[in-house]
Amino acid sequence: MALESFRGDAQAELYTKASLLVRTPFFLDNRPYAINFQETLLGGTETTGVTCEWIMAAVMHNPQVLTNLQEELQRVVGSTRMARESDISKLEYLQAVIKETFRRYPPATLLMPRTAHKATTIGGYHIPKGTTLLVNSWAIGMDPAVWEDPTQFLPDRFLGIPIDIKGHDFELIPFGSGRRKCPGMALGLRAVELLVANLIHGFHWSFVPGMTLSMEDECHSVSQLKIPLQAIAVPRLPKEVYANI
Ligand code: HEM
Repeated sequence: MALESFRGDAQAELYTKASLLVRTPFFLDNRPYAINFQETLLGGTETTGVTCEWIMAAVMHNPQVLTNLQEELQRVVGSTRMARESDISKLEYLQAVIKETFRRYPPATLLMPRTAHKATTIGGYHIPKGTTLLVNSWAIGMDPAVWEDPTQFLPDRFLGIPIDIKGHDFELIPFGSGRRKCPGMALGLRAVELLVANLIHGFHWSFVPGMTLSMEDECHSVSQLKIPLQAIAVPRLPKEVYANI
């Protein structure tokens, strides 16, 4: 099976031997594509979990954002049920909060390495053939030339503007861009949207008394909170709503 990978032949061969390879329908050019299952499962679960933790922490540090989210969910979903997939497109403020979290606290701060197959010029810089390039998605999100008050957590900046996070708008590329962008984007994004919508809709949230409040990050395989978020959840909907989940 032909294997396309930027990682180089030796590692590609190792992956071929060590991993279960599948032909996936993700790519329009229909070439065979290798998936490392361990990488896919860990990469998929950790990024998704960490994103939810960043969102919940950012929201809890900004009580007005929490109130705005609960009001939107109350308006769109109501108090007799949990949020469903079909609600997501109507939850404009929730989507703004998710985008702002990806801008300010992207779990994948550096995208996968790229190799220049030919010499080129990007933004005035000459890139010789064979150069390995790392795109810093965190730095783009924090660039004052691109974002006003970049250190502030301001979801409203995304209301009414058509920036998406699917790799078309280079100001915000939490899932990367191009043909090596995250193949789990649709799944990961939907999981984050539904989980956060229901955590916010279903519960009142407060910090555990005595816990150190911090949004400081720490980089492992992904960027995550240095001090894990601990929170107290108190149900805010009628009991029967939870019984029907
Ligand atoms: C919120 C959740 C997620 C985030 C923020 C995220 C982010 C990313 C980023 C930034 C990349 C590098 C893209 C690039 O360099 O252009 C990537 C690659 C990848 N992601 Fe995700 N991801 C998420 C969820 C998932 C899920 C759910 C899966 C699988 C079910 C997954 C599987 C992968 C794989 C296999 C790659 C490597 C693709 C390649 O090498 O071509 N990710 N992801």
